[in-house]
Amino acid sequence: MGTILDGRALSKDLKLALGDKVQESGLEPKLAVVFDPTNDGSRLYVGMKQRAAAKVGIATEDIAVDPDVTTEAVLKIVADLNADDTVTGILVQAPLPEAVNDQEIFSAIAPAKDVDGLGAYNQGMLFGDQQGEYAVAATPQGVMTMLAHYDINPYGKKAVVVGRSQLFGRPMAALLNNADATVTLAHRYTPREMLLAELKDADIVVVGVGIPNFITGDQIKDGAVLVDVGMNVVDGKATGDIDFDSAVDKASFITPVPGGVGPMTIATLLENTYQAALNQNKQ
Ligand SMILES: Nc1nc2c(c(=O)[nH]1)N[C@@H](CN(C=O)c1ccc(C(=O)N[C@@H](CCC(=O)O)C(=O)O)cc1)CN2
Repeated sequence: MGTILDGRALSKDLKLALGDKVQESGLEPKLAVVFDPTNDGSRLYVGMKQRAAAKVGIATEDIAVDPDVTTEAVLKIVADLNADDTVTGILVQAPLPEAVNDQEIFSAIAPAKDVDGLGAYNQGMLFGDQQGEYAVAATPQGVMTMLAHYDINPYGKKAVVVGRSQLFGRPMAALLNNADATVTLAHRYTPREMLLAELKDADIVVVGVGIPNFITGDQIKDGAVLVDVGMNVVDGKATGDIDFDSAVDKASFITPVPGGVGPMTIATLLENTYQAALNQNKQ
């Protein structure tokens, strides 16, 4: 049976250490959270982020947008937050209402306050494998932290990332590439047979497509590392994109859902928020 990559336990340790760092720094980080309160998922995740932030000494401010809000109106909110010196981090919870262009909003956040690393500047730094301080999207960065914690080094490995969203797949592929894996980025237009052929040889598989049981144990190589970024609800229960029961005996390492990548996303966001406050204090 594969080793379970326990994101819940690791994130607890990271948050404890972060709470100490925030306290010792004397900083007062404040995270502004722009979100659509009519979206059930956003309400749930924003609530989880706020509670976790409070525990480590990071203040939060909610900005709930109306369902009929326009891109222009959200750009104005972001411009005001950029100019507010008491706000050290800005998070725009995706998705915003349909009429809003999320990517335009992410890129309007001042790079120093873009704690989710989703704006064009920070993504450009990541894709260029630049040195220096910049935030990386919380989910893929959390995956890398988890791999490092369990001594899983992507160097020289074949990695397959399934899903190419801005929040997960694109930055995940860039991080694995920067860590010297050979990376395939599969997506909804990848023919099924091509995906199955890629999976058969993959040492590391990271999947986030939002389809329960999209990947099953018979499709993966013996000893593969399996990371499940999927977050689906089936019969009222959180479920990933990997059929855990059929995959756990073939994998060398595997993340559960819940308790794997999700908690790491939140811990990483808080670390990025602290780091942003620290960087702004140095300027
Ligand atoms: N601006 C952003 N928007 C969104 C992001 C993001 O990183 N930045 N990610 C997702 C959702 N997400 C955080 O926002 C998130 C999803 C799930 C979890 C989590 O801890 N899940 C638990 C299970 C929860 C449950 O029981 O329902 C787990 O996996 O253990 C954290 C964060 C969308 N938007």
